[in-house]
Amino acid sequence: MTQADFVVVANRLPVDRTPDGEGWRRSPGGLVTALEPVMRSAEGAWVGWAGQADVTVDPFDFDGTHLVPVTLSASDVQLYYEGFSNDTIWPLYHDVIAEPTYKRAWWDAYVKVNQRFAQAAADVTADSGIVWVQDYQLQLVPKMLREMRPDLTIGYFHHIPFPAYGLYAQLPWRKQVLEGLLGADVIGFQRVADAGNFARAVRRQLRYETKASGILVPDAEGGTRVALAKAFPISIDAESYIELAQKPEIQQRAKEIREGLGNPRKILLGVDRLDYTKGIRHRLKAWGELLEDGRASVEDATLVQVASPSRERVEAYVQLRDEIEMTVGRINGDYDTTTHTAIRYLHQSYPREEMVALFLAADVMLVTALRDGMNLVAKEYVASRIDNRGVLVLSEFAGAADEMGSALLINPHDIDGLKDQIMRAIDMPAAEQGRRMRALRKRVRDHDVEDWSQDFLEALSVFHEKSSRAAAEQITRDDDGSTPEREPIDETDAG
Ligand SMILES: O=P(O)(O)OC[C@H]1O[C@H](O[C@H]2O[C@H](CO)[C@@H](O)[C@H](O)[C@H]2O)[C@H](O)[C@@H](O)[C@@H]1O
Ligand SMILES: O=c1ccn([C@@H]2O[C@H](COP(=O)(O)OP(=O)(O)O)[C@@H](O)[C@H]2O)c(=O)[nH]1
Repeated sequence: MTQADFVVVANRLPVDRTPDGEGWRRSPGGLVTALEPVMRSAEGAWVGWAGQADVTVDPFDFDGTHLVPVTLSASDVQLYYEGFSNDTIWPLYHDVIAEPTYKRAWWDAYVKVNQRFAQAAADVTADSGIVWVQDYQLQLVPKMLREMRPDLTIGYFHHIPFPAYGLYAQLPWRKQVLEGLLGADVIGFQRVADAGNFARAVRRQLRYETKASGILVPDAEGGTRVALAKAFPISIDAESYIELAQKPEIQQRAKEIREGLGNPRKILLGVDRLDYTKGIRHRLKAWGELLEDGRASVEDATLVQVASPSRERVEAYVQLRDEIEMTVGRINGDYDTTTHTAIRYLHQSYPREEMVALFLAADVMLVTALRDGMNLVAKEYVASRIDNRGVLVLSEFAGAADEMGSALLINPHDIDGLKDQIMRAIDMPAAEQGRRMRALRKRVRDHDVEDWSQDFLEALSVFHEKSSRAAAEQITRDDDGSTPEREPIDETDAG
């Protein structure tokens, strides 16, 4: 079997099996967007699921990365992926926007599947190698892997929020999950607040001592080791978006998009997986009311909403789709004319080239998430705006808000405030657009996905070379942090 010195373990491979079983297509979501460029230059292996039940494929090479598929049965998909990952952890960690379901059979499946991923990673990693585990579907893997392979250096990155203690405490398996994560040497979060929430949960539940970003964890020999828990905000491959935005054919496509919409004065854009965390309902409500109030008209502005299909068998997602499609139908019925539309709704998934054309066509980008780990779309929009024009309306509840204070920050729950900021974005003078957009673009270019992975892997490599205590001390001492542009927003802590 081929072994690698550097191994990524994620729920998904970067590509999914196509439904006809013949080929492969890019997997959905920001995790894959972020890790793809990292892996292309790392010559490592990637352990993950091929996106369909009961598909068993031998390891293969794809785009310079060795892919190691993990098989999930239909029951695993239902209990581990749709159940525990996306109907327990996902809503709980996104501040209970939807009600989490706690089922013991789902937990049992989660443990079993995490064990399978840990075994696959243990098998494919060379002696003293580095393993980087990704995200909430695999929170138990770090501890399992450490027990199987104490020679490895283990990192974990958490792409979604880590909730305040008062919410986290609901989880019946709260201790096991914390212990699972603490199997890693470095545990990365999107925001400073997430790392703080995690450290608090560890203190409250496990009674472990924490000091700055270090956590003292009992080890197998009866001593203690230090694990590091801190923020490493993820980013994008900014240059690749700039390159696409410079291409004449993509600029031409942006013009066609505008013409296809009847050349409205302004185009507003939303791009999200169809997920209740993304605040699509709030956005539609605000836009519908602006049309109703007469503050906006369809000749003046059109909203293009890409809502890409996601987790389509989870009930909360089925309901959300029904609600959104009914609302879009109502608004369009009330306000469309034969030449202009209020909302161009697209329940589809587009390749990156089309995304950039949409970004270039959009005068206003609406990111109204109720809670979001980061939201890469916000960063992709500003990177693509090579003309330094356009306005980003950004929710305070998206991780991106910590770094993007020059956007128009909004609270999506405050519909009147959101309406005012949408109008402000529509009417913003070019000079102000330029000033804000330049600051946003500078931040994204100065901290791209390579900086993110380098920062994380450098922290991890210190653990590779030194004792955990010496490593934690050095990292805390050297910490220049990816300093956010402004203070993170306060987190409510009911605990
Ligand atoms: O794999 P799926 O169930 O189809 O979901 C897609 C991905 O969604 C989530 O993305 C998160 O990661 C992004 C990059 O760090 C971040 O910007 C975003 O805020 C997060 O929601 C999920 O965390 C991934 O595991 C999924 O693959
Ligand atoms: O039709 C689509 C919709 C989205 N995306 C990409 O999917 C990712 C979404 O990442 P984000 O962090 O915004 O949210 P997530 O879906 O991971 O929660 C971004 O890279 C988008 O450009 C895409 O390629 N095609």
